[in-house]
Amino acid sequence: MYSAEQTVDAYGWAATDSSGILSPFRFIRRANGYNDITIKILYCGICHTDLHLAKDELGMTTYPLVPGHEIVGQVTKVGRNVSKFRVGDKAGAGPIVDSCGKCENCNEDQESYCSKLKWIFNGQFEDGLRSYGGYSDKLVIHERYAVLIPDKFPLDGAAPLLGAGSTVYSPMRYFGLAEPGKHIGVVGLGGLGHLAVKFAKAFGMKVTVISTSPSKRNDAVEQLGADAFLVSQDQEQLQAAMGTMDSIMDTVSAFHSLLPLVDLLKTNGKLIMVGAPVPPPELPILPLLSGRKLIAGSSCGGMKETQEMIDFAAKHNITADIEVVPIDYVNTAYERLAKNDVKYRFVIDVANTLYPPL
Ligand SMILES: NC(=O)c1ccc[n+]([C@@H]2O[C@H](COP(=O)([O-])OP(=O)(O)OC[C@H]3O[C@@H](n4cnc5c(N)ncnc54)[C@H](O)[C@@H]3O)[C@@H](O)[C@H]2O)c1
Ligand SMILES: [Zn+2]
Repeated sequence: MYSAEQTVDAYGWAATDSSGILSPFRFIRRANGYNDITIKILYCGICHTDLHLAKDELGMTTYPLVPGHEIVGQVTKVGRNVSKFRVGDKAGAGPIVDSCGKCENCNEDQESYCSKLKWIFNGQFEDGLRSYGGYSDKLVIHERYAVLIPDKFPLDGAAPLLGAGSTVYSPMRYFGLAEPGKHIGVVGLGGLGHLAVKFAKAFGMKVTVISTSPSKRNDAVEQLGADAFLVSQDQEQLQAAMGTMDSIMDTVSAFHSLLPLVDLLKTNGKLIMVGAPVPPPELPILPLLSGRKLIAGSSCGGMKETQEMIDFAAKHNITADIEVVPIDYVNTAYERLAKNDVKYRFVIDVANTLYPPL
């Protein structure tokens, strides 16, 4: 179907069914076009979305699936029209690999909401090729959908910013949460949650971590700099904090009730859902009406905002707290991620541990 000139050989690790177990896999990507860069992938973060999709928990997976949307690497090729990158630059790519480039959303740098958006994995390009993610040796991507990683920014700790970082930064900006002194609750101290705490502190906000695990108090306050910690099962603590928060960012990946969270908000407060809880919770409508409160959802940032987020993170020394693992650890990493046993993001050392399948 494709000639050798139109494609390049690639390899990585793929899930082939809803067991979600990954194994070595060969595939093709399109050859580097005039507007494309090729990135030799160095690190890729493991997001809970990778796990949801590997196991088809959202009912939208096409196998084989090469997950990974928290990618950093080195540019090895640039097309003749490329202006943003040079060979040797460090580049990052997140969940978006393509969009129409001309709709209202794209024109307003909100590519994440383009109806023709192509996800970096589990998607299909116009030419019929499937999109495969960052648990792989290389990525070919239009320069619009890649960002520059500043020199001296640690690449392993920066990788999760492309997915988790962008997903928590974007709604803080868009919904006007990121104002000094405003009180934000962060629910779920995982990959997204711990970065939400770091960004919120860098914006000068007051941060309360809301968690089911009392054992995370020390980390939240001492390591991540949260101002307060609330155990979500503790009725007394919940009662005491009712009506005190301007906003809450909910990063939880599993079913949970939203009512206690809505109660924590002040009048006009905003609960922003960035997690994709399976199964989804019910909406507590009456408490929303009586407090003019808002529940909204948000995806990752557009490309302009993703670059802004990376530059902000580099300026404020924000990187993810990570556990770097070899690619052949990925199935164990998934088991541990499902049990919330990671502080706070697995990052695959792709360049040093991924080899072509025999
Ligand atoms: N909006 C987006 O575009 C976007 C982007 C990336 C990830 N996500 C979603 O965000 C969610 C979080 O992703 P992550 O990578 O941070 O995952 P993670 O596993 O690192 O963190 C999830 C957190 O939820 C907590 N949690 C799990 N079950 C819970 C429960 N029943 N009650 C309370 N807390 C519970 C865990 O302790 C953990 O702290 C996932 O659903 C993921 O798919 C959405
Ligand atoms: Zn568009």
